Amino acid sequence: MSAVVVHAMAHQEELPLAIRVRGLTNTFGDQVVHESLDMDVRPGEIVGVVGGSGTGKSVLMRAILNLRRPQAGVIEVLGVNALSEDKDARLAVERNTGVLYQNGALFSSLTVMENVSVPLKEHYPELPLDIVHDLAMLKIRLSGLADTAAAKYPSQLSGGMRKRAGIARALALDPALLFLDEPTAGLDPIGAAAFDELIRTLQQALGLTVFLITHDLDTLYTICDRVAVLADRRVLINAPLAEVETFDHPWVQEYFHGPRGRAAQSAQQSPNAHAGPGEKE
Ligand SMILES: Nc1ncnc2c1ncn2[C@@H]1O[C@H](COP(=O)(O)OP(=O)(O)OP(=O)(O)O)[C@@H](O)[C@H]1O
Repeated sequence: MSAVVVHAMAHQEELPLAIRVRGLTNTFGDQVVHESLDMDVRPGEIVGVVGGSGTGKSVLMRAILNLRRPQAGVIEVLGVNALSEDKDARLAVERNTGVLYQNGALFSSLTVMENVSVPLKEHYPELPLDIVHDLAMLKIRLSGLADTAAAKYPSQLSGGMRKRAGIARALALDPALLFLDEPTAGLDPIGAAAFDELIRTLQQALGLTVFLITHDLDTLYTICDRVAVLADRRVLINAPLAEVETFDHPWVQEYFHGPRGRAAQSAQQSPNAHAGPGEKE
């Protein structure tokens, strides 16, 4: 291992965590979704969060984003207490986190340009409108949409374009962290591969930390630095994929070594994996 790599790794260890979760408990009535859950996300990595249906992936994301108050636990985002009642702390977390919900969750009565402008106007009401427009257009282009998409309404876009518009809006405030809830769900394989590529490109170009909930094995194999597995009310393992694949747990073995897991693995090993056209939707 070169001295540069050793230095870089040592440096990364010293950086404060992007997300730190300790002792998180989430319940709904009698149902315990998380119990004393711990999770770390390091800055600059893409973490894929997987787990069976109902294991609490979305609830975990909502708790980190302070959209749901847990019964117990500590959550820090970039060193700030994300559960704080303090207005400045909440604002700091809000400005540093961009979210892409399933289906983009755009306002249907607003154009793409207006949708992307919403967070800018809300957080920086003093910004002149021409600057808001230029910033929003920059994000629309960054998300891989053509300029002509800016004037369109969500109903006039394809599913993939809506997701790209959702990414543009998530990036509006230049957040350090990007949260994605099943970003490739509903996309055809070529569209999904192109979207994975977009996430990786944006992460590298903007130095983002990405928290990504997915069921898509191709996404895990293609772009995730780490995989966090939710099961038994906690994060079972949070490690590079090679390590997770060998983890001794029935769900993990079924997921990674079932037919779909094997297919995704061999696609990744093939030299032409995901060599589809870098198409724009
Ligand atoms: N607002 C709520 N009220 C009651 N129960 C809820 C609420 N939100 C989530 N739950 C329950 O918490 C559990 C975890 O839900 P969550 O949506 O986080 O699962 P998930 O891992 O994201 O599942 P999937 O992969 O199917 O999307 C589920 O049993 C769900 O029914």
